[in-house]
Amino acid sequence: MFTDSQKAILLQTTLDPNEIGEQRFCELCEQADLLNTATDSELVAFLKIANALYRGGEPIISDADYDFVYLAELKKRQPEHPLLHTVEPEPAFAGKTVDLPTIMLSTDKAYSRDEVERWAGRIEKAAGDLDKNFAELIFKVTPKLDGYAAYDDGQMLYTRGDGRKGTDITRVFERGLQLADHGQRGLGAGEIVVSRSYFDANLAEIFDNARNFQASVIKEKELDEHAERAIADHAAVFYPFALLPCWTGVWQDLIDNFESVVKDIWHKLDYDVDGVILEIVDEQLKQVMGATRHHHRWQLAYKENLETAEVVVIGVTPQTSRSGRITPVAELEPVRLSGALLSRATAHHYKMVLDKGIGPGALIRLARSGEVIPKIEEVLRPAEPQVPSACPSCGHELIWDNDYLICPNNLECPAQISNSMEHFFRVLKNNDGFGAATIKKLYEYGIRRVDQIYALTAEQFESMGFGPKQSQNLVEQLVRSRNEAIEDWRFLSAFGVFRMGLGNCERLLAHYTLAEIFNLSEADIVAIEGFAEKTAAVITEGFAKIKPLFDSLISLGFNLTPTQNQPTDNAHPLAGKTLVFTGTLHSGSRDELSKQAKGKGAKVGSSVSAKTDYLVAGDNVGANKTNAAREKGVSVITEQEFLTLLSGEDA
Ligand SMILES: NC(=O)c1ccc[n+]([C@@H]2O[C@H](COP(=O)([O-])OP(=O)(O)OC[C@H]3O[C@@H](n4cnc5c(N)ncnc54)[C@H](O)[C@@H]3O)[C@@H](O)[C@H]2O)c1
Ligand SMILES: [Zn+2]
Repeated sequence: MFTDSQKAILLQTTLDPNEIGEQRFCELCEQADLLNTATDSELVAFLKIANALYRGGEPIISDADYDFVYLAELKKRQPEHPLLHTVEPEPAFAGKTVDLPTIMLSTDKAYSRDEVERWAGRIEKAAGDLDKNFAELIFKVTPKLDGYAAYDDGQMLYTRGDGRKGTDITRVFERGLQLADHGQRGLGAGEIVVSRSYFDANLAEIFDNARNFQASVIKEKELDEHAERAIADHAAVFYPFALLPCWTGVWQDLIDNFESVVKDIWHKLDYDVDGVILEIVDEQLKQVMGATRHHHRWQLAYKENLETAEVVVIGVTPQTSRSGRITPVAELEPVRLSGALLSRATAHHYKMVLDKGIGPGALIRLARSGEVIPKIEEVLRPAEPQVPSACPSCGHELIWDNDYLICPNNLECPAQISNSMEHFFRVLKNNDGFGAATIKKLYEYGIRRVDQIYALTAEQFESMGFGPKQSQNLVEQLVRSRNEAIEDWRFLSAFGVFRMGLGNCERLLAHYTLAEIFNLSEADIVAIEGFAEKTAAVITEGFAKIKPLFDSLISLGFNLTPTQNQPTDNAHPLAGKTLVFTGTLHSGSRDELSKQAKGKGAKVGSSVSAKTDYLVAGDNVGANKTNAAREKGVSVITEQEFLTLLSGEDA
């Protein structure tokens, strides 16, 4: 049963514990095995409540259970559920809700070296697109503090909130909270943390855990006496990420010494740390790689693997995806791993199946990684690889495209067509009933395009063998999917254009309306932050392909909510200006300052051109550089002048 303080946290939210019932909540919480009896809405309600309690400082289940049992179950049932693709919200803390100066995201997580290498592979690819030499790129590794995220813009301190709006908790500074490492204000994002040894010695008897204590520092209008003392003793501090101890170096050094680098950084501080953060420091590359709605693609949290198992492969089954890629799924002798019974695992691609020898009899190592179907970590004993030559769905001969096997028959392959139709309804999410089984039946009756589905009457559904009640319901769901308001970026993403997932759709539609996107040139797309040249070509091609279906569906009248353009204050002196930073800066890292400038509507470039408005010159900048900029008509300003502009005053 919930304690009084847990009830108080839930009162701060719009969540209704009765949606699931307190009794039922506790049952599911104590016996994860019961999870398979939970309905989808019970599961979602459970996760939302557990998350609110965790963020409110009263976690009710362990992080590992949250990630690997409960969240994993949602991933399995509804891979597109918003809970999985957005920042998990905090309950409202006391204080004013305000727009954050910059969006604060969660992190993508990796539990194996293999996943880290694949992340680096994506960076290498993005670097290649920009003609940058990957071997020279600098990586940075910092401890992943396990406290409360906050953002300090120099004037206010904000909680992370839902990633876009947070709470103004500047009061904690007014009550004496110091910055770690004698830092200055205004260094951007960081965490409120408490020294582990201090907690153990002075607070462990009063508070259940460090999170519980940290929450008390920001939660209440009135500070608890223990919190007051911890602040006065400098044991509770705000630690800006910019001041964290770090390892920096090139990829080869990082991966060659991975274990020792991770171990060293992980244990450098006397604060709770639940992993390390890996990121690249090249600003231009970061901009191009961009972010999903959940995390930055240029950043990765590496966490420790909890448990692994060794298991024998029975066979490898090919599966054709919506895009025609063939996914190798290894069927396994059933094995129990951290509470879950597993019988399948995926290999990344068929190149891996070939190279590593994955086939009947191979012995592999599995690890739970938060994925629904776990990935094969390592092949311990190879066997004859099992690789198909024909598409399991249409029988067409497969071709190799780099590491992937592809079915090129995208116009006729049943799996590709059905998966695309299913994808449409799943992404739209404002409808029920169009899962795999329904789509399969529709396909059998000659349905190939989503607009054909929208044209069906209840009688027609019935003639295909759906019951009268179900037929009526399907028609109602189609009507509902058109009437219920959805964001235009979600609608666009449902068409499944390669590289146009939810995040990229939202990014694009913050600049152009839906009606405009089909006339965009590659150059128009590249000009938007977060899109690379190569991607742009694929995207314009993809748009041309979906145009007929798109027009046909739009004419049915969906209830689309246009994407809000990024809120910018046009009167701000930096709005619409292009800046370039150079030299050593003192008030924050280049990244942080760029973010703040962008938050005011500025663009940040990596090199000076005639389009640049300001060159912000820190220390140690040669006269050649500033003179060359002036010759191009660029104003050269100091860091201090920049800060003045940032604060909204004209320099
Ligand atoms: N036990 C529960 O009931 C429960 C419920 C919800 C979430 N959780 C846990 O919360 C985690 C997910 O939370 P999240 O979305 O806050 O994401 P996250 O764990 O990925 O952390 C993202 C945050 O890391 C912080 N961070 C710390 N050190 C950093 C550094 N050196 N550089 C950059 N950022 C740094 C940033 O503030 C950022 O917001 C999961 O591990 C999950 O287990 C637990
Ligand atoms: Zn096929």
